[in-house]
Amino acid sequence: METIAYLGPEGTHSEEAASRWAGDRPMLLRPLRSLVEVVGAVEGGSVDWGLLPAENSGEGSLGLTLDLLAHQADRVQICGEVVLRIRHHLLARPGVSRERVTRIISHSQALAQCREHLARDFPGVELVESTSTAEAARAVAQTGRPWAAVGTRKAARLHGLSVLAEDVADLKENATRFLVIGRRGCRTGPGDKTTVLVAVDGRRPGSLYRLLGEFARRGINLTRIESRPAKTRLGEYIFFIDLEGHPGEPEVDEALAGVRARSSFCKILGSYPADGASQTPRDPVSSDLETIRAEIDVTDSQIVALLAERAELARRAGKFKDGRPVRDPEREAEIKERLRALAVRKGLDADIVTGVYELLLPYFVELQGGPG
Ligand SMILES: O=C(O)C(=O)C[C@]1(C(=O)O)C=C[C@@H](O)C=C1
Repeated sequence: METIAYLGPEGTHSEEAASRWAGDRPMLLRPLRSLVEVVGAVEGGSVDWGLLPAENSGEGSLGLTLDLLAHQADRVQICGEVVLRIRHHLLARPGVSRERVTRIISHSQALAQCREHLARDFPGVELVESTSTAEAARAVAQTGRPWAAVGTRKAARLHGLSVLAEDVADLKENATRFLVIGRRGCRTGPGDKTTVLVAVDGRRPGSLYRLLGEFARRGINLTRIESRPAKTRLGEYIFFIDLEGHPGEPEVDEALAGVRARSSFCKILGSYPADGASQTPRDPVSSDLETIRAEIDVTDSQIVALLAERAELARRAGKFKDGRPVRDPEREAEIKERLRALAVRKGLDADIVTGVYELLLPYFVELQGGPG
């Protein structure tokens, strides 16, 4: 039987997410003490899958999960996601009343998600972090003191605690997105998302803009962009990009090729079925002239910016000519032939596109001090 590791002990939200992901499949659920151990178990092959909390509707990203994916989990891929509504309850030993509570224990994320509620209803009560919500419930059950834990109903049941206050999270729509990792990729299909990790040269103006343009130009919707420190030096970042679609789709393959060319580092962390989220239709049709014109303006600016990059590349090519003629008709013919085929694939008039290049190429030759 397959096994999935999660942040334990039994009774955590992670356990609930793991069993939601398993669904009807027979699956052993293995509680571990930390997310580092979860990643290690998947990488080492002692379990098939691992569950990592990735982001919360109120608190945002879980830095540790993103850092593990970026810097540690070299041999794993993201294979799935689970979005779970998170209900936090205040748990205490039977007989302990609200007024007597002197300390509230829980995982740092759970305490953060209940911050306002606890400050309002339990002013002055000490908040103490534990490794998980279920671990907090266990500690509360074992002490003789009037402590309480923020945790799940299952943790209350497992440790013989009562629910002192229901739904103590600040947000009504408190939800966490978990990622499932494994050593091999999943099947890909319609409704999939893909997570990509990229680094761009932050010193070049517009480098992130141009990289994201690879997706925008092809109507690929990005559902999330998150930056994290690159851990090289202050001011350098890596970006996690979630997109709708998966490699193998021509548009996505083209966009990813463009992203690779524009980034200093690019790694596909995995493709997986989106949980519940409805797919945004590709290429949404803009509904009024003003919006369409705004999009045309953005596209034109991109074309000019790309031409400037193209000119710079031609100038650099010129430096390698070493006295040879600048103009290379064979290379020019090759370029035009490739673009002719691309134009046809894109449904454009191939003569128009090659005609544009017949105008441009002499200019690029001139930039190199041609005609050579
Ligand atoms: O590839 C080269 O050798 C270049 O100099 C670049 C370039 C170009 O702009 O693409 C410019 C002039 C040559 O005739 C062919 C190509």
